[in-house]
Formats: sequence, structure tokens, C-alpha cells
Amino acid sequence: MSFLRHNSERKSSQMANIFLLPILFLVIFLLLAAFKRPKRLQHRPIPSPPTWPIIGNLHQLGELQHQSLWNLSKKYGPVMLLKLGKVPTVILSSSETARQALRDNDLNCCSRPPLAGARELSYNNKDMSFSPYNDYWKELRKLCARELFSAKQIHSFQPIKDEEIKKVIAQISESASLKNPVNLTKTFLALTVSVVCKAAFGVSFEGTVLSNDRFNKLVRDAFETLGSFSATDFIPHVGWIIDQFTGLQKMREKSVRDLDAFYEQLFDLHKEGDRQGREDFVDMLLRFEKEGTVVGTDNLTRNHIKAILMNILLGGIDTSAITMTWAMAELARNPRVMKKLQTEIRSQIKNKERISFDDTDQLKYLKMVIKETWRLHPPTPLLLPREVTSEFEIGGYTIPVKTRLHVNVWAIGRDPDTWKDPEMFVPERFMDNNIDAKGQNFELLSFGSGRRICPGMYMGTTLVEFGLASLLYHFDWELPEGMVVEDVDMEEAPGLTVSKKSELLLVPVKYLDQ
Ligand code: HEM
Repeated sequence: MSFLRHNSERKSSQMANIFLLPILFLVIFLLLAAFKRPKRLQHRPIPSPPTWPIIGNLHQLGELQHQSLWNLSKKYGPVMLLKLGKVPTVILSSSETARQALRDNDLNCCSRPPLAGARELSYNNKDMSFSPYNDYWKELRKLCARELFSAKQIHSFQPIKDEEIKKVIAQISESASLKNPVNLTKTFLALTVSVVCKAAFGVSFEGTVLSNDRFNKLVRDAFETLGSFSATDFIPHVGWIIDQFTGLQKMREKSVRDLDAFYEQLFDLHKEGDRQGREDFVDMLLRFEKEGTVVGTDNLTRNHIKAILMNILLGGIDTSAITMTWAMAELARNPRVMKKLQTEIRSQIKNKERISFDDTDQLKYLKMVIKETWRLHPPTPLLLPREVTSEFEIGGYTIPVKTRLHVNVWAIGRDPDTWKDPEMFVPERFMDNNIDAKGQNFELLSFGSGRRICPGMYMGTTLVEFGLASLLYHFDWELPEGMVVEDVDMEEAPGLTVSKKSELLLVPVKYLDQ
């Protein structure tokens, strides 16, 4: 009996096991599923406007993309996902989301996406600006920071700046005596072209085959090539057919050919033995080539040098000239600020004939005026595009690998949560804080931040400070006859860099106290 009972007990416990086991599995399964669920919740979709087939959200981008994106971000928030053709693109429009990307997750998103125009102009990504994040880029950046963009190197340009500004002041003096307006857009472009070209390429173009006009066209065409909408970049496999059809591909090829011829002429002008004096960027790069310098795994060749020169041409000239033009336009609209700035400059410079680096370094209000100009008119309003290489989170949203990323610096500069009266030009807002544009303050990102921050920041800033201080020291500036402050047009021109659409004309009046 006991056996029987024992046997039946064993049987019933076996039966219980048979029923319990699936329940146990079910419980484990449910528990696992429950643990996984929060993770799935984190993948909540990034706010995104509705898309159209094939083009996605491309139709929502106007000519001035940063402005279209700013308007969209007011509805969809500071982390917004667009589908540009086939490419998922995240737009960040607040200082907090920019900080999370460029500081906390810089390593996960500091690569560049492959872009057709950039690839061709950079001899297949041999440059710094458009190269993906890899050992070649890391070593090239180190080499350029040490040799081309060091403070010592930039200070060695001072005699070039002095010589070029002297010419500019003489020309403006002539206009002043005739009471003629001066085209400041052209003046600032000519100043930056001559300083950057003499410093970097050792040539002034005057009296050579490379006339200033031809040179300006070369740069303009290259910018157009990079700034134009390229279907190849957004619609894989078939986009190239559209680029052939629209003529963009032909334009690209011509631009690459013309620039190549320009670099070859530069190399000819730098033939050994032909030149004396200070070593410019071309001399230096040719010396590295001769010494067999290895960058990453690549031996530095002529094509690498050409790609680096392209970055200087396109990164170094336009941005500084644009800044000076916007600054003078804002000063023309704000006579109180212009007067206050001139008082500072004139009391600092007094009767000196030349403005030195030490002088500009003391001009605190000038620095505030330039920061305020960059807040409202960052020359590169969307920075350069980045590509995500490892998944990460911003504001609780997961940004997947291969997403393209833009930071809308222009929108951040006008964010009412950060800036009081954001549309007003008030340099004094920088008086009682340490906000600068050096990449640590995410509300002012005119040079970007993180690993990809502009390496020419010091060169650009010192040139802008010097150019503005010189013109404001030597001349008062008035609006052309019949014009009032409200007539100064602040419309923007579309492009990779955003300049003032109409040229800025102001009448110089010689400052007699010097
Ligand atoms: C006012 C002057 C300038 C402004 C506002 C400016 C702005 C910028 C911005 C916004 C970027 C992109 C940063 C990013 O993607 O996060 C950049 C990158 C770059 N800039 Fe500048 N820039 C200026 C002057 C210069 C000068 C004078 C040079 C050289 C002569 C230069 C060379 C470059 C290069 C090579 C890069 C690419 C860096 C990389 O991707 O590693 N820039 N600049």
C-alpha cells in the first residue's frame, strides 16, 4: 500500500512536472520579454515630418536650407529626423542636443558621409574636410595643426597682412576723397584672397597668369560644385543619371580640371631654386613629399597636396570675408555700436601707424561684436555633415549607424530659450560671461566643436579682427545718400557658406585725428 501510495505519489509528482515545466518556460520567456521591453521603448521614433515616396523630405528644403530646417524644428523639436531622398538625416537645433552629439558622443559621429562632389574635388578623400574618420585623417590633422595652423606660423603672416591692408586703405582713401561708396563685399574678399594666397601659396596673382578675377571664378565654381544639390548623394544607384542629365557632373569635372591646372601652376611657381624668403604652405607640403613623409598608411603625394590646398582655398577665404561683411552691415544698421567700437579702437591704437596683434588682442568690445556677428550670421550655418559610425542616444532618441547628422548652428544662435531678444544685434550680451566660439560653448558654434572643429579658427579670427579694426580705425562709415538704416538689406544668399545676398556699399569718411 505504502508502495502503491508512494508509486502514485511519484506518478502524480511526474504529472505535476509535466504541467509545471511549460509554465516555468512561459514565466522565463515572459520575464525575458519584460526585460527587453524598456529597451524597445527607448527606440521611440525620432520626430519626423511626413515623407513622400523617393524624395522623402527633400521637397521641404528651400534654397536657404538652414532656415527651412529651423522652421521645421519649431514643430518637430531639437532632434528631428528627415529622409533626404534615401538618406536618414538627423538635424540638431539646440545647444543641449549639440552638446550631447559633439561633446558626449563626438567619437560616434565624427566621420564624414561620402559625397560625390567632395570626393572628386579631394582626389578621393585625400583632404582633411571630407575625409572619413580614420588614421589618415588623424595624422593629417596633427601634421597640419603643427606645421600650417600653429600660432607661430599665423603670427609670421603679419608683414603680409600689413602690406595688404596698406593697399586697401590707400584705395579706400581715394574713394573717401571723392565721397564715393566702397563695395565692402569685394574689398573684404580681395583682402582675404591676397592675405591667404600670399601666406599659403606664396603668390599674389598680380602680374601672373592667375589674375584675381580668374582666381575668384575658380573658387566660386568649386563652391557651386560642392553646394549644388547632387542627386547622387541622396538617391543611390540612379542619382548619378540625374546629375548627368542636369549637367552637374560636367560642371564637377570642369571644376576639378581647372583647379588641377591651378595647383600645377602653383607647383611650377614653387620649383626649387626659384624662390627665396619665407616658406609658405606649398613649399612646406612639397618638402614633406620630398622627405617621404608618411601620413596614416599613405606616402604624401602631389594628389594629397592638391587636396589639402583645396581645403585652404575653400575653407580659408570665403568664411573670413563673409564674417567681415556681415559685421560691417550690422554696424551700419546699429550706429550706436559702430561709434562705441570706434571709440575703443581709436583709444587703443592712438597715433600708431599700424595695428599690431597685441592691439587687436586688447580690443574687448571688438571681440564681442565679432561673436555677436557669428551668433546671427555663422558663415557655415549647418557645419559640415557628419556620419554616425556607432549607435548613440540624444535626448532619449537612438541615432542609428550611417545616419547623417547636421547641427543647425544658425538656429541655435536664434534660440529664444538661450538668447534674450535673439533677433537684436547686442554685443553687450557677451559682457558678463565667458562664452566664446572656441568649441566649448554649445550656444555659439561658428567653428564647430569636437574632433572636427575648424583647424583654421585662429587664422580666421585674427584676420577678421585685423581687417575690421583697420577699416574702423582709419575711416568713419556712412550709408550712401538717400539710404536709411532700415534700407540695409540683410537677406542671405544660398550656398555651402551663407553670405549677404546684395553687396554692401558704404561711404568712407577719413578719420582726421590719426
Ligand atoms: C571666420 C573664419 C572661419 C570659419 C567661421 C570657419 C568655420 C568652419 C566650420 C564651421 C567647419 C566645420 C566644423 C565641423 O564640421 O564641425 C570648418 C572646418 C574646417 N575649416 Fe574652417 N572656418 C574659418 C576659417 C578657416 C581657415 C582660415 C581655414 C584654413 C586656412 C579653415 C580650414 C578648415 C578645414 C580644413 C576644415 C575641416 C576640418 C575637418 O573636417 O577636420 N577654416 N571651418
